[in-house]
Amino acid sequence: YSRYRVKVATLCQRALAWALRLTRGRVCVKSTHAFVFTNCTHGKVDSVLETFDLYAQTHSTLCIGPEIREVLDEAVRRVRPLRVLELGTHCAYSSVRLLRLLPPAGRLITVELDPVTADLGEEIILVSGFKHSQFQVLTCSSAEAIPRLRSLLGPDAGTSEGFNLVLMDHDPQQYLPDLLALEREQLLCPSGCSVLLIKRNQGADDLRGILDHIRGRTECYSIKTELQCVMEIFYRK
Ligand SMILES: C[S@@+](CC[C@H](N)C(=O)[O-])C[C@H]1O[C@@H](n2cnc3c(N)ncnc32)[C@H](O)[C@@H]1O
Repeated sequence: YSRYRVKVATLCQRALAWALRLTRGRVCVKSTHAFVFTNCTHGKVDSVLETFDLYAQTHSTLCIGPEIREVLDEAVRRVRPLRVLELGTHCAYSSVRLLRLLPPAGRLITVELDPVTADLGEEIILVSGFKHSQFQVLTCSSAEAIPRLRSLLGPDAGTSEGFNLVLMDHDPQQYLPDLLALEREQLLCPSGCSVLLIKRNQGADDLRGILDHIRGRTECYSIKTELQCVMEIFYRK
């Protein structure tokens, strides 16, 4: 009988959470930020991530989901990147997730088109305990950001350097033009760069252009992981 009660209670909780998400269906950056800012323990990165999760139980969010998180964490642990580029900061959930796994000298540049969102995202990164020496938020479109990146990588980063990891979760229409621009500007580390492409529109054929491009360049590209919600490609020149 008590097992039944637990099952019924769990089902009720799930139904309530589902109904709440449905009624609060629109993603709201300000509300996500306010919830996380108010309820997390400042300076504690795990608390920030847990508070995002708590918010997602009852509200719609654009934060990467569990399957993508696993792929991202695994990629960061494997690559141990010193320079990471993220396109699409949003509320900085994935920025914080990335930053917490970077080696001490690692640095993240994250790009967000919307100025209000960029400010709120930056605040969440600071609240998580990261310093400006570890990250930079650029408030502009990815297309505007890419030509500026070389100068931001620092004086020690010649053309032999570049990003070791790129996370694209902004506008799928921009994935191919941005990848081409990163190649053109020699911003993908020639000794190896993992590019994670998030697929938000799983039914759509968003990644066809990228796939065609990398299939024509097998000497530098390979597909490392292909899941429904994320693809990791590897670049080496
Ligand atoms: C799906 S959200 C990113 C979610 C984030 N990865 C996370 O897990 O928290 C996409 C973000 O990309 C931004 N964006 C869309 N197009 C962009 C572009 N061309 N350049 C830069 N940012 C863009 C949007 O404003 C939005 O905040």
